Amino acid sequence: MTDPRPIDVTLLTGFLGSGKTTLLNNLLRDPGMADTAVVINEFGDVAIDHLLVESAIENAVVLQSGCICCTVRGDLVDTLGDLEGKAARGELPPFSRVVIETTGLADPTAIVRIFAEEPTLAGRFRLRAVVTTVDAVNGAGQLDRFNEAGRQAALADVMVLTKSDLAGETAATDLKARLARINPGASILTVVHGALSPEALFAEVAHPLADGEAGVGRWLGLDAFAPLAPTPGAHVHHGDHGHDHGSGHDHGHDHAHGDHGHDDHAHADHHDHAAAVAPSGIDAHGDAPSRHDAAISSFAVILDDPIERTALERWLASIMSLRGSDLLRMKGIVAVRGLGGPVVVHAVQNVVHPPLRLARWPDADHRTRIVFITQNIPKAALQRSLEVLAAEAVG
Ligand SMILES: Nc1nc2c(ncn2[C@@H]2O[C@H](COP(=O)(O)OP(=O)(O)OP(=O)(O)O)[C@@H](O)[C@H]2O)c(=O)[nH]1
Repeated sequence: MTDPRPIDVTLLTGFLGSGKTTLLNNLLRDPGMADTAVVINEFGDVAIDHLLVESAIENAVVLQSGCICCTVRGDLVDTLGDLEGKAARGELPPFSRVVIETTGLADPTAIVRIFAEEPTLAGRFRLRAVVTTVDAVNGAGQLDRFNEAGRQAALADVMVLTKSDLAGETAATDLKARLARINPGASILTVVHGALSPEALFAEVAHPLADGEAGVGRWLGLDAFAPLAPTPGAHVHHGDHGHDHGSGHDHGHDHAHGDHGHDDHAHADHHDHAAAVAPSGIDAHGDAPSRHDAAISSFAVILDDPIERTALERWLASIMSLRGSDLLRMKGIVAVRGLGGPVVVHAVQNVVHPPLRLARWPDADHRTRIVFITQNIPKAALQRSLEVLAAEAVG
């Protein structure tokens, strides 16, 4: 109540055995984490991970629930409320940050959804970033075999590549390049045995609300996408990886993405926990071709002309209801007619965060810029829908 700022929440996710607990333990040893409360979600019957979180941290809470999709919303809301109450009463040290570790959870979107949609959390807690650990030994195999692995990578704001000491330099470099192709806007940190400082981790995380206009450009990760120079006369620009990746990023964008991928492992958003029981010994050096991440495309769309607010709302609602689960990630700033600053749009699969108005543009470029990571949605389809929108506003 007394704190006007919502508390930042970081979601720590990643495949089974990819090094989440190791990373968290190391972070918690750092005095810079003193003001952090930790919530550990245990998927499955036996809560083990909290035993492995060695820190004497007092405000570590274990949320044990069977299927996160079904039960965790109430539990998580109650847990955060409890932490807040205990800190206010002096029963726990005060905290200004929360880290939620999801254990063995195939699809962390359920938690993203809670923060986007739960009214009782609004203004108190906000999801600041998704940090995804990717195992350098098994990560490539997981991307080959499990659709969820690519979706987790797409969801991340920061990817932490673990176990590069075991994988060898070439495998780690190749995997890094592959992850960067899936999610060009995310930073990728290479971390061995969890050795990462909270400062280094949280420095990678920008949020349009927490950091104001200055954070927007970094949050969008536009540098990593296609060239964004104005093209006179054109209303929509787009670029796909493999053409020109601009500069300033060391991600290895050396492949063209097609919109041609096939995914014969289609599955529902919820209740598919296959990836949660991924065998830990998948051979990263196997030659299985990846149809999963071949189906994932990332691209940026730019509109020169402002659009009407109602048209934007209609567009958001329609793409989400039609293809939300294949729209892995959308982040953008939109020029809305009549507004001085941009509207920030953000969606993770079919979870749409409430659009957010900024008072000012982050830079001199006042065009709508939206970056997408999609699975089996052709770039042309999204581009066309935005062109229609822009034409509507102009007309
Ligand atoms: N060699 C090496 N081992 C690591 C590294 N990071 C983690 N490990 C080991 O990998 C194993 C799994 O790590 P955890 O931190 O338990 O992974 P997790 O993601 O929390 O696992 P779950 O909670 O079961 O999903 C442990 O034996 C760690 O010691 C690393 O960078 N290098």
